[in-house]
Amino acid sequence: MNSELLKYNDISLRYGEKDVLSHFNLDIKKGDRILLKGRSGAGKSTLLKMPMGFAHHTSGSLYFNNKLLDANTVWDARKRIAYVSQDLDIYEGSVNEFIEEVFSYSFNEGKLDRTKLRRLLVYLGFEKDVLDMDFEDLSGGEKQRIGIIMSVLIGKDIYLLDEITSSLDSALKEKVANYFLERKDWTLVIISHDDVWEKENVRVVPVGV
Ligand SMILES: Nc1ncnc2c1ncn2[C@@H]1O[C@H](COP(=O)(O)OP(=O)(O)OP(=O)(O)O)[C@@H](O)[C@H]1O
Repeated sequence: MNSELLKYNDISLRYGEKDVLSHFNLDIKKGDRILLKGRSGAGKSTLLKMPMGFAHHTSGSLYFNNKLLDANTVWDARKRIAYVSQDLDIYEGSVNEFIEEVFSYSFNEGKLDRTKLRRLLVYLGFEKDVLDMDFEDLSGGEKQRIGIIMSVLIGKDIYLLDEITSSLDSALKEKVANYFLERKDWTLVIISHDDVWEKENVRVVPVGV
């Protein structure tokens, strides 16, 4: 059985007088890698926010693990979905303190593998003293990479990746995309204008056409 992990069923969204999404359908199964493509403002980011309950559709229905997503089920979905966006929360303190805090939450308990953390920091081009730096002092691309590393360490059923390579140089874009795409059993929904994600086995799904 390969049932849907995430299902957008006839989703429409209207803000005021504006139709942002109209009858959007998408079935995502375990191991799928999907690249959402569409013009700016087509509603791609909004689609990724919906399973987390950060955005709401006007009509249609959304299912996670065959359960209708609503105010009651969204909490369970949040525990099982990695939503990685280009904007990381502001944090006052060192990178290490930030990481410690995120992994102290009960649902992330026991997931901080320091060996893997060090390996990922090196793979994504960090000097090891980045852990002692103030998170606020990191560049946009450095914050992006820390967010990516934390999402990988936490590990979830599905990754919703919203422009996670936008601030990286071309070598790092390639490394990040390869890292995710090489993990064949991971389920990925990607928004990106970077062509590093346009690889074999990545299904392009148009939004807003
Ligand atoms: N809370 C809101 N209130 C009103 N309009 C909104 C709200 N959130 C998003 N929108 C509008 O909905 C549309 C879709 O936004 P969204 O960020 O999903 O687009 P996108 O396809 O991801 O665009 P881009 O490629 O530029 O990031 C935009 O026109 C945006 O201005």
